[in-house]
Amino acid sequence: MTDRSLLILPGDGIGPEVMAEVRKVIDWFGTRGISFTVTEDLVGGAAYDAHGTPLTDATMAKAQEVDAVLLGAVGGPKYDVLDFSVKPERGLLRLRKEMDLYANLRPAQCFDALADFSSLKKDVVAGLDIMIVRELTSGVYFGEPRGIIKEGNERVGINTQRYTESEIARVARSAFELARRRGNKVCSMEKANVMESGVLWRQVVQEVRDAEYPDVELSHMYADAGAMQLTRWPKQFDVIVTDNLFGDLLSDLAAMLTGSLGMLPSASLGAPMENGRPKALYEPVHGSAPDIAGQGKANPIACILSFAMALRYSFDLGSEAERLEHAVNAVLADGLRTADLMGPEGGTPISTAQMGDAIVAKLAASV
Ligand SMILES: NC(=O)c1ccc[n+]([C@@H]2O[C@H](COP(=O)([O-])OP(=O)(O)OC[C@H]3O[C@@H](n4cnc5c(N)ncnc54)[C@H](O)[C@@H]3O)[C@@H](O)[C@H]2O)c1
Ligand SMILES: CC(C)[C@H](C(=O)O)[C@@H](O)C(=O)O
Ligand SMILES: [Mg+2]
Repeated sequence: MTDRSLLILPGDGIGPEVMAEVRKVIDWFGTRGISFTVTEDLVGGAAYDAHGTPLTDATMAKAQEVDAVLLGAVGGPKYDVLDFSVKPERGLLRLRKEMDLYANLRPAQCFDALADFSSLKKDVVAGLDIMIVRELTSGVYFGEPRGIIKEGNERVGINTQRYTESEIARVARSAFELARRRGNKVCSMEKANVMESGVLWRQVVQEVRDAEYPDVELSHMYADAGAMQLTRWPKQFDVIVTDNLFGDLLSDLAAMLTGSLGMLPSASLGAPMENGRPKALYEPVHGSAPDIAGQGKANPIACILSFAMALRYSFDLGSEAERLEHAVNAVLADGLRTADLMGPEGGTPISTAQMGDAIVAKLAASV
C-alpha cells in the first residue's frame, strides 16, 4: 500500500480504451518509485449494465475516500432509451455534485507540433495557453424546478438556471488564484444582458476581485461574444471563468483550437480538505465517442494529460506532471498522430495503444 490512492472509473465507449494507456503511464511511474494504490470500478452505462444504476452507493463512497478519481467517459446510444434518472451521464453528475467539485479546470494548450494542424491559422494558436474555469456543481445542470410537465395539451420541458452568491464567489476565487500563478488576467463570461443569474454573476465576480484580488486584471464578456473572441484571437485570454453550461460549450470550442477534442484534459476540484489537498476528479473533456469506439482509433492524450493534472493538483508531483507533458510533446514532435490529429490529406495514423506506448517510451528516455 502507498499513501497515494486512485480510483479509476473507465466508463463507456472509448473510456476503457484511453484508460488502458493511462494504466501504462501509472505502471511506468511505479517502476520509478512513484507508486499508487489503484482500485477500479464501474460508472455510467457499464455500471447500469451490471447494477441497474449509473453509480452505486458503494462506488460513490469509494470516490469520497481516495485522493483522486480518474474517469474515462460515460454514455452512448445504447443508453439513449433509458429513463433520464438512470442515464450514464447521471453517474458522472452525481460524482461531481456529491464530491462538491465546483471548480472544473479545462486548460487549452496548443502543443507546438500541432500549431499547423489547428483549423485556425498558425499564428492564432501557436503557443496558446488558456485556462477555462467552469463552475461544475450548480447552474442549469442542477437547478429546480426541472422536468417535463403537461400544460393543457402540451408538454413543457423545464430547467432552471440558479446561482447563489457563495457558489459564484468560490469559483471566482479559484479563477483568481489560478490567474495569480499564470498571466494575472481573468475574463468572466455570462449573459448579463438577458439573464438575472448573469447579472448576479457579474456583480459577485467583480466584488470578489475588488475585495480580495485587486492585483488581478478582470474583464467581463457576454458568453456569445466570448465564443466569437475565442475563435478570433484566443491568445487575448489567460483565465476564463464561466458557469456550468457556458463552460461546457466553450471548452469543447477551445479544445478544437488545440487541434482535437482528444487533446483536452480536465481537473474537477473541491475546496481544500484538512490535508490541504482538494477532493478531485480528473477526466478528459471528450465523451465516449461511439463513432470510433472499439476500433483502436481514440486519442489517449486527453486522458493521459488528465493524469498529469492529478500528479500536479492531488499529489504535489509537479515535476513529474511536467515530465509527462514533455513526453506527450516529444511524441507529437516526432510526427506520431492518432487519426483525429490528421487532416484530409491523410497519412498513416497510429493506434490508441501505439500512442500510449510511444509516450511511455519517451518517459523512459527522459531519465
Ligand atoms: N465526460 C464525459 O464522460 C462525457 C463528455 C462528453 C460527452 N459524453 C457522452 O458521450 C456520448 C457521445 O457524445 P458526443 O458524440 O457528443 O461527444 P464525444 O466527445 O464523445 O465525440 C465527439 C466527436 O469527437 C471525437 N472524439 C472524442 N474524443 C476523441 C478522442 N479521444 N480521440 C479521437 N476522437 C475523439 C468523436 O469520435 C466524435 O466524432 C454521449 O452519451 C455524451 O453524453 C460524456
Ligand atoms: C457528459 C456530460 C454530463 C458532460 C457535461 O455536460 O458536463 C460532458 O459534456 C462534459 O463536458 O464533461
Ligand atoms: Mg461537454
